[in-house]
Amino acid sequence: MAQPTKKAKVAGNVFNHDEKTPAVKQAGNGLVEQDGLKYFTGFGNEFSSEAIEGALPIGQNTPQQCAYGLYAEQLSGTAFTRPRSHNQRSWLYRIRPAVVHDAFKKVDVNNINQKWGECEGDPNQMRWSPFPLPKDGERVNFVQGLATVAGAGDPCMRSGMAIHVYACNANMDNCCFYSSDGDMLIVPQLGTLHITTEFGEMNVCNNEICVIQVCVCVCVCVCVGYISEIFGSHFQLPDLGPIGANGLANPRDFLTPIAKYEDVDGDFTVYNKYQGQMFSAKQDHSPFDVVAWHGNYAPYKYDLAKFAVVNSVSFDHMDPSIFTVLTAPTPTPGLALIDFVIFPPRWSVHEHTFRPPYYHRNCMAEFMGLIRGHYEAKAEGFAPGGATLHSMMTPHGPDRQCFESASSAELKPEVIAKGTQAFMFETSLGLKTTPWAATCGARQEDYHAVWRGLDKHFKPPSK
Ligand SMILES: O=C(O)Cc1cc(O)ccc1O
Ligand SMILES: [Fe+2]
Repeated sequence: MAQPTKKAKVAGNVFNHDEKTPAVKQAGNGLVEQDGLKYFTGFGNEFSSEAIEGALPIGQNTPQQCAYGLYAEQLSGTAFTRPRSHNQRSWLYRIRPAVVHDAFKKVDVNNINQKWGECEGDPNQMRWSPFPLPKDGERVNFVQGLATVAGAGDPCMRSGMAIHVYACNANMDNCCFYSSDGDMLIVPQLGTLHITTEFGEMNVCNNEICVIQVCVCVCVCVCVGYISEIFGSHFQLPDLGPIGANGLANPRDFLTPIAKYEDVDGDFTVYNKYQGQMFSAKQDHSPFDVVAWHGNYAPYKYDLAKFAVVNSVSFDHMDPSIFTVLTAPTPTPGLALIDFVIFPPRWSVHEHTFRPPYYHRNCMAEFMGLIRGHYEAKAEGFAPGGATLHSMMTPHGPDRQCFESASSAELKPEVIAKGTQAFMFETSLGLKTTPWAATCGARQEDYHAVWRGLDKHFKPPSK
């Protein structure tokens, strides 16, 4: 049997920090083009896409016979009965239905798991140097390079979340991955993700992010980054309230791939993360055989440089919720399962204000990562590819050096965080870290020392 072609290109400059996001251009028919690929624009739209004219049925979803001998298959992202405003599903017209595969068997792949459940809680401030890269001579693909850092809850209960990191130096040749457990928000840190999905192809580079929903097969090449996986919820744009109709992440800047298929017979392995464990099944053809699709349940990506920042232009440090790109709700209004928040380059103009983040204790858990540059509240020690975790009610804030310089800095308008991008996964759940997070070699045991020397400056009036 012919082998499927290698789908993913290897990025030329995989570990290059200076990578710029390629320009997006109008491509006609409501599409845009970037880096040789075409995309739909918009968030949560009903899209329709066909790689062969006439492949998409008109006026119905399940014709007795689909055009060109295709099979119709629905992918449901929400219960059939969810209200229209929340209902998510897509119809896929494919060469074979997804069910044509051998039995799933459990596989042991490194460090992606749910082992936070075996660990005790730890209220300490935690920081990690950049997570380890594959060792010299080791060939690691995306599935093998996934490691879970922290999590809470349980995919079986459709409630909770996990934080993973990935580091891989090999393409997923003739194999693909999907999660049955949760939507994955992927934040590349090094290298461009060349992602093949059942819906089409996406390139996602440093300073862009993407969301791959439950059950969408992906095949990814060499790269390093962070992932937040959410069980039982989907990401949505935050409400803007008094900000008005525009600002923050604007819907039109979200890009969704267009249909692209391969008709390839050959050995293929499908990895499926199911109830926290990895399974794999063999099949004799490429799963990227969707010729046409329509619906509102499809992967998308977003360039963080397009985030329209809103902030105080008078005084006081605002809460970081003003920088929310995407949020995944809980049933309690305003309470997020996770907010994806960024700390983008921006003007800082506040008068008579201590400008860096304030000292605080938060009823939410804050996991932070650094895509590039440095983070404004930490003078050193928090490097791109590293992370911090400040758990629920764990006190934290600027380190001593940052406090001292910001307390006496001249307050002129200035651009801050230029060339940097830090982000936060902020969750209402109590996160626990995994054994891997403690043993991967990146944990900084002395992190707490950054607040040492925050001396007493108290000078009460003399009586
Ligand atoms: O802890 C952090 O560094 C994140 C953060 C930033 C900020 O500007 C305000 C609150 C907050 O938790
Ligand atoms: Fe914080």
